[in-house]
Amino acid sequence: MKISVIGCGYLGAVHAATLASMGHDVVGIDTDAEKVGHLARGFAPFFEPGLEDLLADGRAARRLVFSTDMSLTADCDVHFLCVGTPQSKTSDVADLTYLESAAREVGRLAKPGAAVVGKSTVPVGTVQKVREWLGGADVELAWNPEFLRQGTAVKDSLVPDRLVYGVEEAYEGQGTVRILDEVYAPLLHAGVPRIVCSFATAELIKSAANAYLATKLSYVNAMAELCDAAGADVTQLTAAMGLDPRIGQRYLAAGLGFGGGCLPKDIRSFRAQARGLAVDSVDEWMGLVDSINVGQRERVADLAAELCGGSLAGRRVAVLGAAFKPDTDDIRDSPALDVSLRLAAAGAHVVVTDPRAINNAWMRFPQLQFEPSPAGALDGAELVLLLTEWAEYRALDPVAAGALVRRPVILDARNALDPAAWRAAGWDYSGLGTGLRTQPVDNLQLG
Ligand SMILES: NC(=O)c1ccc[n+]([C@@H]2O[C@H](COP(=O)([O-])OP(=O)(O)OC[C@H]3O[C@@H](n4cnc5c(N)ncnc54)[C@H](O)[C@@H]3O)[C@@H](O)[C@H]2O)c1
Ligand SMILES: O=c1ccn([C@@H]2O[C@H](COP(=O)(O)OP(=O)(O)O[C@H]3O[C@H](CO)[C@@H](O)[C@H](O)[C@H]3O)[C@@H](O)[C@H]2O)c(=O)[nH]1
Repeated sequence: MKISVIGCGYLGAVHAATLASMGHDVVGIDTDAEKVGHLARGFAPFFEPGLEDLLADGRAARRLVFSTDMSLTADCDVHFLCVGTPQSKTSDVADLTYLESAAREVGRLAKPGAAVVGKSTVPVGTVQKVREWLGGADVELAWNPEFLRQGTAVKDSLVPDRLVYGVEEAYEGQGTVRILDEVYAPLLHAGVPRIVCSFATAELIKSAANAYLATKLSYVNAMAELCDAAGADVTQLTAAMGLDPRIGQRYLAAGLGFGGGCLPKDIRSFRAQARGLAVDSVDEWMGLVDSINVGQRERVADLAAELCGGSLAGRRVAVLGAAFKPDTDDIRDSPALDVSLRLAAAGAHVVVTDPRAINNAWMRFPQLQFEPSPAGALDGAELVLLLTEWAEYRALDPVAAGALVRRPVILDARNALDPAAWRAAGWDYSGLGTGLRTQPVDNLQLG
């Protein structure tokens, strides 16, 4: 099939390359000429493991091109809408202006009978607006939300947990269901489950899944606070909880909390949707999830001050990690940078290192110093914060690190290090929710 992918960011570039690997002829379109320039030469414009190999394969097979020229999409059988839907600058709602402009362009150019398939994350009811924006074009419409995670996006796209088709009317073997089955034939053949549902259900599946993931994280982070207050250890608590298969071990890592271009803005959009639909419980629930999450950032900044004797003014603080999670260069709503900025605002001299994200961060945050190597960041530090748990930070040698710093004090806000090994090397080590900075439980006033 000939397929267009409109919007080639973290989602669309991976989707385009994956479709080409399935044997389709793909044209990726983006309004960002620099991004397109990279992709057209076979380079990923951002760090995503495995993406460059997939881009190279697509180019070599002559099945993958990138351009800013929408007219190249005119003869496509399917158009995937993958543009951003960020949080509005003035409220919780999702900003749909990129989607509107992409849909209007596709509506103007698409050939009769083509399918337009949305992948962007949208509030419930958006598909009806997209239908209007398509301006009466003779096209089929479907919504096919995406669940990939950055850092494992290629694997998640090649072996997804499920495919969701939101369609007008679910006729097996007809209309958009048939078209999507043809697009995803190799995945369906491999046994990937597919759910065919209404537009509203498809829109809500995506929002509800992210809201559940965010809920799980804020829940464990609330438990971490409780553990600190009670002198218990959240890492043992979650390990034991997770052995119950109804709970499971994944997505239970307590720490600094969630960030990125998806969960924070999606739970806020979900709140706004719930308010619009007068479902107060979801609004309040998501509000609590958000405030616990933001509270973790405050908590880490407060602990950092405590570890510096109450004041951060003039202290040299080394921050390990700038990306919102390991294995990506994405700094959108990065908890690590949020904490770094709080410390800088409190007068600390903050030196941040990250294996991949420094280029994205240094121009935007002149109040922070960036160092390419962990050794450069650790040099002379009076406090070390581990804020993004890259594998190379997990593997740091505490003895060698201790020789670089001025004071061997570390706050491991991702509970990623081995506390015993760091303490044995002479460090004052603290985790989050590991109960080590509190009075013993016997001294607590209970009841
Ligand atoms: N990043 C993820 O892991 C992920 C996963 C699942 C779903 N999503 C959803 O996918 C959507 C895209 O997210 P992203 O992270 O890729 O965002 P992104 O900002 O990385 O990419 C969006 C791209 O769209 C381009 N664009 C904007 N308007 C355009 C237009 N009219 N025509 C062509 N290109 C246009 C931008 O230049 C940008 O490159 C969002 O709705 C997001 O919530 C993202
Ligand atoms: O146990 C955990 C797992 C994750 N995180 C944090 O949670 C955030 C989000 O992580 P993750 O979900 O792995 O990354 P994303 O790439 O943002 O993916 C989420 O958002 C995407 C966009 O909607 C969805 O497609 C994915 O299914 C959903 O997992 C990051 O800041 C992580 O550090 C934790 O704190 N503890």
